[in-house]
Amino acid sequence: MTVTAILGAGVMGETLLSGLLRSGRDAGDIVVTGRNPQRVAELVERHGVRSLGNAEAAAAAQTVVLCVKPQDMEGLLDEVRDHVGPDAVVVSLAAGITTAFVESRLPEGTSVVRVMPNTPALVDQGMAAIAPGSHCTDDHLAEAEQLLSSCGRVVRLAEKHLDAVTAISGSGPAYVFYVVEAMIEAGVVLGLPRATSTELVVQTLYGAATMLKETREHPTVLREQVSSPGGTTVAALRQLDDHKVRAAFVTAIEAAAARSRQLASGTA
Ligand SMILES: NC(=O)C1=CN([C@@H]2O[C@H](COP(=O)(O)OP(=O)(O)OC[C@H]3O[C@@H](n4cnc5c(N)ncnc54)[C@H](OP(=O)(O)O)[C@@H]3O)[C@@H](O)[C@H]2O)C=CC1
Ligand SMILES: O=C(O)[C@@H]1CCC=N1
Repeated sequence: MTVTAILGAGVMGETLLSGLLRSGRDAGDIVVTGRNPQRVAELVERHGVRSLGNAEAAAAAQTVVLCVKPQDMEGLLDEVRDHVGPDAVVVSLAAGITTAFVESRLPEGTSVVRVMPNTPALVDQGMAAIAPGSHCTDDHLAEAEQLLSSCGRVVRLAEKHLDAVTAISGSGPAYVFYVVEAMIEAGVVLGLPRATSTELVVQTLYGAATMLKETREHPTVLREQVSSPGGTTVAALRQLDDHKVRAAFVTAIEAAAARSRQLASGTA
């Protein structure tokens, strides 16, 4: 039996936990920790997993998953430093926090993997990137890959790319939800009942995402197929271009990557 400890089981921790259970992991092999006893009790009740303190959980686990906010990482690493086993792999999900940051606060030689997941993992459609730290073996990286593949796709990348990944796929679902909100609102402005507008937008998004994935066509080709000369789509797209929406996306995503780099100190 190998034990996985999820330290700081909030949104992302519970997402990973539920993915592990759906993929067939035994609830008895998963330990969660948290700061709020009511939250921990909820997780135990909902998923049948065990709860322990951070130090005990770290000591009991072969895979220790750090799921706290970047600003809480220093404190958590202080708590577990003397308890992580020499053969354990430590997996950090925190935006911006480097493997060097984690390694420097754990015993010399500890195997660390940095991961950037996203919330669609909750429906087994996650996209995660993983990067090895300086003491991480192939076996440990494969372990992290298996952990994340329980709830979606995983790519292996060099750590230098992880701030960009954070800005694209880590934060990405929020940009999509933002666009969805705007489209639903537009439907309401045009007089559609809110429920109808929501159904139209959600299915359109699902259909468009499925086309991208299944046809593997370039998005420009798919967009041109919708855009009749002199028609409705080009009238709308011209407005988006006039309002510099494409440029705004690039600037916004650059800001997310910059913020990820800033979070690297763990205190920003
Ligand atoms: N949400 C997302 O879409 C994504 C998040 N991430 C990363 O995942 C990490 C977690 O994010 P998210 O799940 O959204 O955040 P949450 O705030 O939902 O979860 C973090 C949890 O950790 C708890 N916590 C804080 N300090 C400790 C501690 N010392 N011991 C035990 N528990 C502690 C918090 O408790 P309390 O409630 O008391 O603060 C909270 O319940 C972040 O580092 C984030 O960058 C990565 C990819 C996507
Ligand atoms: O907003 C954040 O900082 C985290 C990291 C990626 C998604 N959510």
